[in-house]
Amino acid sequence: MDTVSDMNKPILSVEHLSMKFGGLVAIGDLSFQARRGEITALIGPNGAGKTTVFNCITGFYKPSEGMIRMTGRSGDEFLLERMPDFRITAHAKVARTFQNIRLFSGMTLLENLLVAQHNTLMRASGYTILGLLGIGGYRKASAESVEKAEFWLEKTELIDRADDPAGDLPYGAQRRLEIARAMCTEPELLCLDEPAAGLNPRESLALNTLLNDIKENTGTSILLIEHDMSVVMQISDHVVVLEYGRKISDGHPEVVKQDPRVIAAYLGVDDEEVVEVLTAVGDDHVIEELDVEPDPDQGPAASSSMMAGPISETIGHSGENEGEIVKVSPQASKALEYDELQAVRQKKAKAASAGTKATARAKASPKPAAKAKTAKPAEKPAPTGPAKAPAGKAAAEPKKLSNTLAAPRGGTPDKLILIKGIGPVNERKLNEHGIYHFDQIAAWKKADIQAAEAYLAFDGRIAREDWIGQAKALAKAAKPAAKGGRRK
Ligand SMILES: Nc1ncnc2c1ncn2[C@@H]1O[C@H](COP(=O)(O)OP(=O)(O)OP(=O)(O)O)[C@@H](O)[C@H]1O
Repeated sequence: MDTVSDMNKPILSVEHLSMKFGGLVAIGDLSFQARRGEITALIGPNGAGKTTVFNCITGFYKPSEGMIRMTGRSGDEFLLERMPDFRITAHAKVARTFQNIRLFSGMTLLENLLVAQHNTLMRASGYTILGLLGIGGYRKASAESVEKAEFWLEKTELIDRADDPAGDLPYGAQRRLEIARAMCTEPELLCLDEPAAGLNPRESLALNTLLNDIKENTGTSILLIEHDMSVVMQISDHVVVLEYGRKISDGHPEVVKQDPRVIAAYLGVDDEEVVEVLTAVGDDHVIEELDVEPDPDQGPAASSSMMAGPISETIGHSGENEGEIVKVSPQASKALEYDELQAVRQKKAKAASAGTKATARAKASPKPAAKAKTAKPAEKPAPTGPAKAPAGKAAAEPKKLSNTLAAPRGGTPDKLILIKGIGPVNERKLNEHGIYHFDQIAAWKKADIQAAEAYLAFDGRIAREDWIGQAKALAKAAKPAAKGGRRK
């Protein structure tokens, strides 16, 4: 086997991956690669399909279409979409952490890390009682497991709490313990789902150091889903950006950061802003297209949980639904809106340059009037009225939330992004509407939910994702932390 060229192969190749839930295309024809020994970040707005990609890689979901090829250090190739999840962990050596922490909270930190090495220990026992009693290689394997667990507890600065129940750890420490547990399986590919969620700036910095250390010193490659841009931009070698399940950018962080499609999609340009620009350039046709009412069959156009994006307008699927065409709304994708904007600009520039040429020709021509009549007008007159508002938006009278605050209590808002479904953009919007704390969301009644959904252009998502339940749990968890001095 040609090990050198194998080592140069990407550790992970995702090819034409699609994942469909009923009529919803969570991932559509996605291809990207993760290189060996690098940190690859998968970013995108809420509902873009990042976790679904992880679930396909780790065998939790079987993709509707496409291939996920993993190349091990030895040169062995694994087609992950064909493997059951336990084989992906044991043979392909892929480990993961979850968006919502999943530890054995009643077990000690050390026990959590030993459980992660269960497979190795069972193999060493020869699957016999005699083995478990210490005969054969079990005793040695057991000692090595403890050593490895202690090594990762040291690395994650948790060694002093090795014998405490995992459930007693503060949130940031539990996140580190999850990474330590994954590393105890000696993975070749470590998939981390939002490891910085809920961390304060100091903890985020420590996470950066830990992940860089793993990358430099273990040879483990990392695939990272993260909303915290300070983490993504500082440690990633390569960034892939998704919007509505489609890839809209792929490259070095510095390049991706400046990609206008990413800025439009990820940072969330408001529809009104796009319409404003289009109005300014005077293309009524595109404005009308952006103005279409949501298709009731597809759900709300602006919701991140709606049908996958319109980078290609339709997508076919194989299998039992072969030939089925899934429609998408032309209003969904901010990246597409940006593309349309560019097309309008180019059209205007072309028209302007054609107009200049026509004027020059007209000046030089002995029969100006006749020629000029056949020429297309170079410019449309600039619209004189106010910018046209998107259909349905102007008429909607915003409802009010009942429990807003003028400012966060104690000057420090809660990290609302800890609620699954709230990303940085929606957190900002909620703050702008006077919602800063978990207990405020926990106290919402039906009218508040309707008001919040109107602000955030969501449809039923708050109930579907159980924001109230999540907020109640987080508000409850925040109380002892405040006593312990973590929150001011
Ligand atoms: N098991 C499922 N059944 C139905 N729909 C699903 C399922 N899993 C995910 N989805 C939908 O697929 C889309 C992508 O979800 P996913 O969780 O992958 O997004 P994400 O980018 O990870 O979002 P976030 O940043 O909020 O975690 C969403 O519209 C989601 O509602």
